[in-house]
This record gives sequence, C-alpha cells and structure tokens, in this order.
Amino acid sequence: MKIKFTKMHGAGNDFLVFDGIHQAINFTPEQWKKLADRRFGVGADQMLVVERSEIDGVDFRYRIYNSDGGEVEHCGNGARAFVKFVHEKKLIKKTRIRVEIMKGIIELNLEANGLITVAMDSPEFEPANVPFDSSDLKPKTEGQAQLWPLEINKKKTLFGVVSMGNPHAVQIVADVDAAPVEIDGPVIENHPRFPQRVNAGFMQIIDAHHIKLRVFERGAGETLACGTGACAAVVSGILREKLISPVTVTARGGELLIRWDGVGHEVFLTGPAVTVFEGEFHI
Ligand SMILES: N[C@@H](CCC[C@H](N)C(=O)O)C(=O)O
Repeated sequence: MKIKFTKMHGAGNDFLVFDGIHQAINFTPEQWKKLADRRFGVGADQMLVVERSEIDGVDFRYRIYNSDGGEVEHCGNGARAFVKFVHEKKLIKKTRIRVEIMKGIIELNLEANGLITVAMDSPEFEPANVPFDSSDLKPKTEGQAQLWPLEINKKKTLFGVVSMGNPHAVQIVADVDAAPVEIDGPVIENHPRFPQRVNAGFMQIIDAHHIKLRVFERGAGETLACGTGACAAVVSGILREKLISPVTVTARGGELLIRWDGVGHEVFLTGPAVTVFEGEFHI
C-alpha cells in the first residue's frame, strides 16, 4: 500500500503530515518510530494525522505522535503546520479554523501575512494537573510564580512547572548555548516526579520582551523549536516578573512570538509554517 505524506517544519521543528481523510493511517508505535528515524525512515520530530471531526462546529481533528512513537496531547508548531497543510491540500477555505486535538479544541488563524496564530488555551499550574508530584516539596515564591526545587545531576535547580495541555518544566539559564541540554534534558524528562514525563525548557532572558530558548522534548529529544515549550517558558517568565508580553522567543530554528495577559487568559503563539516536500512510501 502507498501512503502519501508532506514534510513540513515550523521554525525548524519538523513534521510528517498525513491526510487521514483520503487514506487510512493506522500505524503502530513501532511503525511511527521507524518513520521518524532520520536514517532508517523519513525523519521527523513529530507526525500529524489530519482527520474529520465529528463535533459540530469543529472543522478537523488531528493526532500527534512523537518520534518515539507515543501519541501526545498538543504541539504548538505542529498546529501551524496543520493550518498550512489543510489550505495547501484545499481541504478548507476558511482562515479561522477550529480543531480537535487530544488536549481539547483549539482555534487557529491564518494571518494575511502568511504567519499562523494559535490560541493555545490557558496554562495550568496546579501540580496534579500537569501532572507533577509535588508532595513533600516546598516551593519558592518569585513574583507570582511558584518554583519547584529538583536535584538534576547533583545540582539543585528551580523549575517553573506548567501544562500547556502537555507538561513542561522550565528553568532559567545564564547562557542557553552553554546549557547542558543533552546531559540534563533526559534526566529532567524522566524525573520520577513527572509521571507522564516532561518537556524540559532552558530559557535565557535577553530582556523583558525577548528570550532565547532550547527545549529537550519528551519523546523527541532536543528540537530546533518547541511551540508549547515557548509558551510555557514565556508564561513562567511573566509570572516570575522577568518578562512582559509580547515576548519574542529565539529558538535555534527560528523565531516565535508569544502573547499572554496573565492568569486566566489564553496564550497566543504566532509563527511560520513551511512545506519542504511531498513524498510517498510503501508499507
Ligand atoms: N514540538 C511540539 C511539542 C510536541 C509534543 C511534546 N514533545 C510532548 O511530548 O509533549 C511543540 O511545538 O509544541
């Protein structure tokens, strides 16, 4: 059987996007993992499957898989790739699209300048809802933020713990290029206090409206950008009273713009989406 896909990226976070409306896409975790492999497969950080939604007023649903084969709740850069994909494939004409993902329903907007804005919903800080096991831990307060001390490779580190629909642990570093992302990232990702593992963000504050960010993603390793990670970092920095909305996030693969008006408000993520090539494989 031949399967068609589109290779895309959002600020260097790369995807295989599948039209699951006109072809049946039902891969096992092992098959997803193989497809994502950069030597034995096509190569991608995440894979997206676009389907029709059965909910009234919702245009599509899409499923998201990490390169380790696991299905996940949300992907900010993937949401923008999804909008570009459904427009290029002429699956919809509207520029404001409501879509169902594992995390819930989100709204996406294709702007006149070609950038895409994702309304990411409100961040969640309640440890149990991240999920994060905070039992016996005493948080430190900084501004309006609660920071959680965890020992990572024998270093006590303070983390902002945030759910953007998926779990994030964000720390501030002095120099993101010198940060031990490959060494500490996997330890944070698999820390026993995060029962569903976690995405680990390393944020360098340039000024109140600009950060540099690297993210070691759960189930994918370090990526060139992480949309939900950018939102989690900015939200955490605003609560720590170190950042003021809007904030430009410089990732290794490009720039994202994040807006957030504070607790109880939605986070907005704006950035590009790029189609790289179309392909097909036999399975
Ligand atoms: N790259 C994504 C996040 C993808 C999911 C993440 N690795 C997780 O497991 O939660 C983004 O742009 O948000």
